[in-house]
Amino acid sequence: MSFKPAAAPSFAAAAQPGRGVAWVVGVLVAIALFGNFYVYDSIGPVADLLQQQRGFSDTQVALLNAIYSLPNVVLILVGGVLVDRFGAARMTLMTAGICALGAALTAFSPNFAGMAAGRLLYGIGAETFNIATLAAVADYFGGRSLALAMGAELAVGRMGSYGADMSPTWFAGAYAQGWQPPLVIATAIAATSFAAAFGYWWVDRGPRRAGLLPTGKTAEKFQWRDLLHFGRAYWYLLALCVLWYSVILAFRSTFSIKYFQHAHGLDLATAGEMNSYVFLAAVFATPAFGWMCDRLGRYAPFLALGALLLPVALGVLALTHWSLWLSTALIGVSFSLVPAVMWPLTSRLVAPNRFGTAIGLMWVAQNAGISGANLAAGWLNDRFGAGAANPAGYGGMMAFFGAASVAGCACALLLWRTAGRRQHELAHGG
Ligand SMILES: N[C@@H](Cc1c[nH]cn1)C(=O)NCC(=O)O
Repeated sequence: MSFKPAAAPSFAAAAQPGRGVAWVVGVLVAIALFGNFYVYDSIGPVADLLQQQRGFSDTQVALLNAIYSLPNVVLILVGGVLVDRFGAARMTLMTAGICALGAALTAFSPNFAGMAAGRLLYGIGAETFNIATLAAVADYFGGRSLALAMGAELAVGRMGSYGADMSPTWFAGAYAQGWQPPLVIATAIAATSFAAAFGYWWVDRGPRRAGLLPTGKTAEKFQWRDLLHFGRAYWYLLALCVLWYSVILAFRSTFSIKYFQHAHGLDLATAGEMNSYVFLAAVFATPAFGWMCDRLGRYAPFLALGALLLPVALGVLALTHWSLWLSTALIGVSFSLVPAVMWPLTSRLVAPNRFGTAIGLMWVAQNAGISGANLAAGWLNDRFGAGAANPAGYGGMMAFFGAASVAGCACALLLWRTAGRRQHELAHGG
């Protein structure tokens, strides 16, 4: 089994936009992604404040992130098809606008229902936005250091996540005033993301009109039976995507800061900083790992290593009193390695005009997983009375995350065994 689809129309081989334009687009998309990831991760740092000042339960906090994922269980497949049909630039612009509105609604709503509606709206825009940005990179960098380019884009996105975690330190004054000012800051950052998306749409009109990019005409009509034509390797990749992201995002983006505060005795700023190092590591390591994969032409073994490090890190965190630095470093490597390999690998597994659809399908399942994992973790914490007075109550959540991450690792090993041997990976020419 080859990693390259048999009949993939290759845009890499055809004329491409110039390097200069590609770089301008790369920078604008990166800025847009920075803002988007900042808003995505803006709930974790205010979780404790929302509980103290507004009396939210863990289940309600979890719902603010779960509701981001819920609509995407259906919508993102449509979003992927829309990206293939209308092009990455138009969809990036449209969805960045929806995200900015969602962020504003979250920040300015007087009650839980309004905040949840804001996160819902943000989620509706954000996941299709993320697909569109990956497609943008594939459009402009396909065939030339794609893994490095995707890694670099994700790295800037991770800077947004890092910024959100560091915000209690950077914007201590805002946090001192309560839960709302930090979310207003997130809204301003979402507006910047929209401005960058507008710039990308503007620049993209030239190359698109010149026929240098895939157009809606090349996007084939979506057929359910096409999904059956994705090979077995794709399905293992999808299962790993669901399990690994469910754990890493439900833990890192929702509960880890609270967990560090309550189970490891850190204050809010230190807990946010500790969490942020995972994202900071990813800023540098994701493009470096992408570059390494481009050079070595090997993917599956690195994916398996990245997937293995997650359960190891969770075990260290939950079962030992070893320094938090160790688990943070292990999760940091996992968080850098898995995405650095997963998305370029997906783009090699499917035809360019099916890329949006393939990612859409992965993210349908991923969002169902993330949503379920957030709700399950929140429920387990409430059920076992997890909190500052009962740190042992977090045991159920940690066991749940541990089991899911072990299952993810098994999928990565199956992928390696099925389609990731050197001879398979060399089949596409590295
Ligand atoms: N579907 C997204 C989820 C996400 C993560 N951070 C913000 N949104 C995704 O998988 N993005 C790619 C990634 O590696 O984060």
